[in-house]
Amino acid sequence: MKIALGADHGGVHLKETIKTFLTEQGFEVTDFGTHSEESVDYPDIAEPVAKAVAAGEYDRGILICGTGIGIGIAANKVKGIRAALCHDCFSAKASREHNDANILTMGERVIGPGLALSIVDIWVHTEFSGGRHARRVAKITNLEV
Ligand SMILES: O=C(CO)[C@H](O)[C@H](O)COP(=O)(O)O
Repeated sequence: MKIALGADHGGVHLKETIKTFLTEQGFEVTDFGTHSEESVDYPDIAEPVAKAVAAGEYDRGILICGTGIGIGIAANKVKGIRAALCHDCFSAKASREHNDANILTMGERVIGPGLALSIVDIWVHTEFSGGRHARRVAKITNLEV
């Protein structure tokens, strides 16, 4: 699985932790930055990651900022993106099974690395359930202009 990874300065450390974790598991990870604690604007990171996922260049994306909120709002502006903010394992599983989320967002200022990696592990290994959920996801797609 090819995964696009990105973070602003508020999420750069968790991004590095996730990159190591996924790479060691054999995932093909591309790091879209940022690479330091120097302040950057999270939409500037969300945009290339979201567009690359929407274009099919990557199977999924993971975006980190301080809260996970802003970078997810920005990613969801890109057609075809279903970014889900998940800070617990139940939501991470449901975001894949029910919502077919193609981007996971989290906040480095919200959760610790242990829980974050458990969430990532569940999220990358859970498939979309389809069925009634496919009908609902199709209705989300129909909302896109
Ligand atoms: O969480 C975020 C967006 O939702 C950002 O990481 C946060 O707003 C950055 O704040 P600051 O510039 O004060 O470091």
